[in-house]
Amino acid sequence: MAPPPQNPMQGVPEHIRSILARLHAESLAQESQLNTDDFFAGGEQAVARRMRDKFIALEEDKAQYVYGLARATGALVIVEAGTSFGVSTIYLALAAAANARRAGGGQEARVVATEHEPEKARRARAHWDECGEEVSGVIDLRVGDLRETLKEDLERVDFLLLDIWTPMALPTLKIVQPKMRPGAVVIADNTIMAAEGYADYLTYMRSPDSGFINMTLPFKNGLEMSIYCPEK
Ligand SMILES: C[S@@+](CC[C@H](N)C(=O)[O-])C[C@H]1O[C@@H](n2cnc3c(N)ncnc32)[C@H](O)[C@@H]1O
Repeated sequence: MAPPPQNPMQGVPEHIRSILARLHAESLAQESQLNTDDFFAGGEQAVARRMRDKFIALEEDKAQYVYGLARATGALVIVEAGTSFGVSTIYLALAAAANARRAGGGQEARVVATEHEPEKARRARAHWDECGEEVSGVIDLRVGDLRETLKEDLERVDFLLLDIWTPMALPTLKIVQPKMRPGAVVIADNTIMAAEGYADYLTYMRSPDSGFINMTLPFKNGLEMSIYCPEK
């Protein structure tokens, strides 16, 4: 007899799972209309302009993995670099909220989400409201350039998701790293496909004295997992 299907989102309310399925389908439909130039040609500003009305959501399997990893590590304070319409944020919020419930004792869950484009931020909020208080209630959305918005009010970060244009990966990491607790996890998307764009980030993270251990996970286009293990 075949075993039951895998269940990475076991326990998540059905209405949130169906919102996630719908949003992933919308994102994939948009992406099927895009080509490589849309993602890379013309520099940062041009890419941002073309992506202003696009989801470009983290793929479902990666998002489910991130959810499981955040649950496994008990992450309560999570930073998301690149929120767009808020799909991956839903997974992060579900994980942080579940971890806070399990920890008990009034532990607070917080997902610091970041988005440059006000219209994208508005759409993200609408998706979170549709999920309900369990999701919307733990998200602290900061609208604007994250190089500014992450400077304040950030403590004891357990988990950082880098799902952002590659030139922003290292600057973001350098803002967040001083706030990370030992054992904090950093996930960066598409590190095989966009290895050139990530060159400065990967060189920094993989240098022998970085304090991070690093591994590329075999998801489509690569998913870099780094764990902050400073000597002291
Ligand atoms: C790949 S998308 C994020 C997708 C999202 N994580 C998801 O799974 O739904 C990257 C987002 O980063 C935003 N972004 C790019 N540069 C930024 C910056 N400097 N500050 C804040 N947001 C930025 C873009 O507007 C874009 O919406």
